[in-house]
Amino acid sequence: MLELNGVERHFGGLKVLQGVNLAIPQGGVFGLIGPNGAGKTTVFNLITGLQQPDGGAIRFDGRDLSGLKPHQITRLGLARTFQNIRIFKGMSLLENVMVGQHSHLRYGALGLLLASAGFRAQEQRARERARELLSWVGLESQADEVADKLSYGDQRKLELARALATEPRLLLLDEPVAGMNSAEKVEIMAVIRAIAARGFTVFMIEHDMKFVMGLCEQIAVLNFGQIIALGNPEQIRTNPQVIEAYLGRDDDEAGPAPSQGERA
Ligand SMILES: Nc1ncnc2c1ncn2[C@@H]1O[C@H](COP(=O)(O)OP(=O)(O)OP(=O)(O)O)[C@@H](O)[C@H]1O
Repeated sequence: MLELNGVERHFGGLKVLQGVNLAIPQGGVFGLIGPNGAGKTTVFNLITGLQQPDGGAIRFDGRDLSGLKPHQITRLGLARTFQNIRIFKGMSLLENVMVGQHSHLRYGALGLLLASAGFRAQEQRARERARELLSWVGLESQADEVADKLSYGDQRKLELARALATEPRLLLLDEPVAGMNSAEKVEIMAVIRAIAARGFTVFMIEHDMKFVMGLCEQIAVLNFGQIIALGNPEQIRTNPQVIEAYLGRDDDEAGPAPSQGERA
């Protein structure tokens, strides 16, 4: 579904990605892990068009993404969430999700002015879909509340609902459980599993090994800008190169990973 071939990215003299090859198959949850600074977020930035590669190619369903702007890539069916929460805190949950639908709504300024029947019908469908997406992440009962009031874990769920609102086939999640407590992690794991079960393909970056190992069928490991391992959780857990890459760091109890400070 998504293919990276020989992808390069340099920042000045720093070769952040060097000949990265990756193939994300359709369906299921795929993980990308690696020590801090390995280049994981850069991979996501290149896929989503925030940055352009200095070499190599990225294809989504066979289509070359080079030169496309982020909103054009979103329209092709690829959405992402960010490491740092980016929701509109002054808006309701429903409005936050409806903003995500923007790229799919077809009304123009004139339609808006005339508030035509077609526009109203579309708006109504958008509203219903937004409520449905909020129910997927367990926030339906708070749909009309202001996002500001949400707990940290719920804000991340809202972000997920908003990313889904663009109707993606591939969903990129950048550290979905960063900063979450254990209970929140359990909840979000169930939510992501359910999303994958509905047919969405999920590609995520995550430091929390227990989470990655519990959720992903396939995991790729990035170290100093190169893929050093690819396999199922057990293969990754026991791979000597992976263990070596993480040596000298604080290991997570469930495997080789830098520890992330959990909130109480
Ligand atoms: N815009 C930029 N300009 C210069 N250097 C950059 C830029 N973006 C990233 N880098 C460098 O590229 C390297 C990889 O960064 P990246 O954020 O992709 O790593 P990461 O694996 O996502 O790290 P983390 O796990 O800490 O989020 C780092 O050394 C970083 O300092």
